[in-house]
Amino acid sequence: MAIIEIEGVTKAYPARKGGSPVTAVDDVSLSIEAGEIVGVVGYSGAGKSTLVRLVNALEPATSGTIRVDGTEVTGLGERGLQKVRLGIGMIFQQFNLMHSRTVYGNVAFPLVVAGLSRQERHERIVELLTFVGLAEKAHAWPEQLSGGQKQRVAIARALATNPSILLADEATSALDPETTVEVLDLLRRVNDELGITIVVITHEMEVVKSIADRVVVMEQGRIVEEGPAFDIFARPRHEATRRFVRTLVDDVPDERAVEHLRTRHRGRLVTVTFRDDEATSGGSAQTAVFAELVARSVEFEIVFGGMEDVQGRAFGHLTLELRGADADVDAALGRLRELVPLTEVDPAREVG
Ligand SMILES: Nc1ncnc2c1ncn2[C@@H]1O[C@H](COP(=O)(O)OP(=O)(O)OP(=O)(O)O)[C@@H](O)[C@H]1O
Repeated sequence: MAIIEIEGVTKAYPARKGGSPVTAVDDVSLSIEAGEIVGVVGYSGAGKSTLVRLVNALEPATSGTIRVDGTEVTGLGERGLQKVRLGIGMIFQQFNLMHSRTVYGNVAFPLVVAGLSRQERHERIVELLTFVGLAEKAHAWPEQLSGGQKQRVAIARALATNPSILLADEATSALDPETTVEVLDLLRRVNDELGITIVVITHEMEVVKSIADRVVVMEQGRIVEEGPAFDIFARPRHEATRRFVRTLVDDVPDERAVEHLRTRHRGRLVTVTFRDDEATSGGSAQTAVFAELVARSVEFEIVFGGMEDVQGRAFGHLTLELRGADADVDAALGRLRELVPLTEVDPAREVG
């Protein structure tokens, strides 16, 4: 069942002083299933935050329809909007904690607004802080916490009213890599154990790789590509997606990288692409490729690229230097082309 349905949604902002009007979200359609973790990726200005604000009913769409948990958000009155917002938790890059309240007070806040009694609040707060692993920090002040701890408090607060959706807007962008992993692990537990649908907005492919089931790529207000996480990484089609994937794993070396490689490697250079879902009959594609080279007496060395793991499946691009008799290398390449996608790097170059 779709829990968020966005159909043909556009959000246009009038011109700011001296500027021109901006279409921040441009005819976007997207359906998110209950229980999914969806990563929305895009560079600054792509319209990700605007899309989230529309879903969260913080701003009205210019046109199109948005349904959250079956309720059409567009056209709702303030009371209806508040109800929709109660079903959506939100976390941000800067945590947005109230500094004049303790951890306990921050988590209590939405529960006070929701009208829970003191005793009910207390039980819920203890439960939430235990879930995020901060029960012992209940009486600490936000400034006494690390970034990761602050985000965990923010997550506890966002979950207080039992939302069915959690929107995370660059929630790990201010954190170091280790703390990022911690927070992403917690988000995965929120999804697994509480069944909450999560939309993660980010410009970091590392984040998407480690948590998203499905990935949506935005550019200039539009969705330019979407698909299961593995497909997005292993078979990016749009140039924007390719650029994002390249931030995580190198593909064909560019001119500068080739120049650098040539200072040490004189043989034929080829980049081969491996995808775990394309295993050949005799085993993995890697095994088949390397066996072919060995059988043809072609020496090889991996000189560039790497492999990554997305949802338990490997993919990547390895640039190999091949050395051997021309005829053997040519014959091996002919066979390799049947096995895997292969690009010869600087084929025009005279090799000696
Ligand atoms: N209230 C507003 N008034 C006018 N223009 C806006 C407003 N909010 C956003 N925009 C513009 O809409 C476009 C999309 O912005 P948005 O913040 O949604 O992008 P983003 O992908 O989330 O980027 P970032 O990560 O930098 O926030 C940008 O060009 C931005 O300047």
